[in-house]
Amino acid sequence: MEDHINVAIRIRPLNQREVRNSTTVALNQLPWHVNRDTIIQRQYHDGRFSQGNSYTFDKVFDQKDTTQKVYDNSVKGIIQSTLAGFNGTIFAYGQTSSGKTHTMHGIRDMFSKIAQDERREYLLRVSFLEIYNEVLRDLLEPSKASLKIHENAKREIFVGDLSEHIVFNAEQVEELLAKGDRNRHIAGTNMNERSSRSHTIFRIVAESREKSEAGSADSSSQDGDMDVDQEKHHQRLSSGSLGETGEFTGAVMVSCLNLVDLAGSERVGLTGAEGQRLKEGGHINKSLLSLSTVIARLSEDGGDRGHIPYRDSKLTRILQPSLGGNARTLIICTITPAQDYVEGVAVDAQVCVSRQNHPEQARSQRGAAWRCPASSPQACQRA
Ligand SMILES: Nc1ncnc2c1ncn2[C@@H]1O[C@H](COP(=O)(O)OP(=O)(O)OP(=O)(O)O)[C@@H](O)[C@H]1O
Repeated sequence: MEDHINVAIRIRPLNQREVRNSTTVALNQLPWHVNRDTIIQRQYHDGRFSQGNSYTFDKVFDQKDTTQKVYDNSVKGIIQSTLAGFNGTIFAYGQTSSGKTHTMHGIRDMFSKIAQDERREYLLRVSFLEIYNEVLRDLLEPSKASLKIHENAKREIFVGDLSEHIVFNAEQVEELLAKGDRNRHIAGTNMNERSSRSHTIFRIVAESREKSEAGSADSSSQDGDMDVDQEKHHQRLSSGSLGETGEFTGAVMVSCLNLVDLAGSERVGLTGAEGQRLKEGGHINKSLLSLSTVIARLSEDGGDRGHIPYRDSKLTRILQPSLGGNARTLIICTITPAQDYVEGVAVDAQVCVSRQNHPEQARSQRGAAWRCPASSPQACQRA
């Protein structure tokens, strides 16, 4: 994977409601069609279709493509580079009901199985955060009061009091994911029976070093006492460059991966939102607008981008190191081919294309991708 931002589009199949909906065109007359990694808008006018705007991306996955294919072709590289010591961020962006959560769940499940490397041993710490109506909640310890964003003297941005959990295997990751999902705010809208009403950031911090003979031999007895295992594992990882038998085992690397599932942008007329749903929708749209503004500003020509309004929303503030720092980023823009969404999809595509077509600026703004040389609690928040 190259060290600039990658953008992939995933088109989901029409759902039953869209097939039934009279404003959705018939299957063979979808308002978009795909040619390799370009999506081309088809405009319907006076009973005829003509070709509209077209947008080219790093990858376009169409209705038939599985999440496994998305993973293999777009996601795996960034995850592997994270495990090799580079920071990474993957986020799902798109209209409500376009398939963000569906895609992100698939990716998370696949990720949880890959931190098994014969040559390196890992200490993985995970946290799961929700931004709901601009309030931060710890999805793994939801009884905690709302959390605050801090910046320390080294300009590292972090969320205070966010719990981190050490995991040894895929099952533990899955348990935490399921727990967090149960605590996430969701609600039914006209567009999606289980619409995510919040943004979530699932963060995995990976500390790793080359396996030593001794390390492999007593590696994480997963059925044993978890506290003792964690302590032993952590001591081994942080014991420096010499293994227990005196052989060189390499430096500890720390990197982190953010999996960001954004709440979808919504149009009140389509979602039928009112009351609390309307208030949530307002917050969702406002923070997505500020994310779009930050993305657009970062994509502007030259070094004179002026002020980048990261502080306009909690989402952009927390993601600041991922967007403006050194992390590698993959944006998966999910879209539905339904006619109702054409307008929103065009806006999303423009945001994503403008982001993608300026890799040089993105790179110079972000600096070269870097490896964290050593463990630090805020290592992954460095801007
Ligand atoms: N690629 C896909 N293949 C099959 N079904 C899909 C696909 N993508 C999404 N779906 C289905 O479409 C519905 C909406 O998807 P999902 O909840 O992931 O949307 P979302 O973008 O996260 O929406 P929101 O922003 O409202 O939370 C779900 O029932 C989901 O299972």
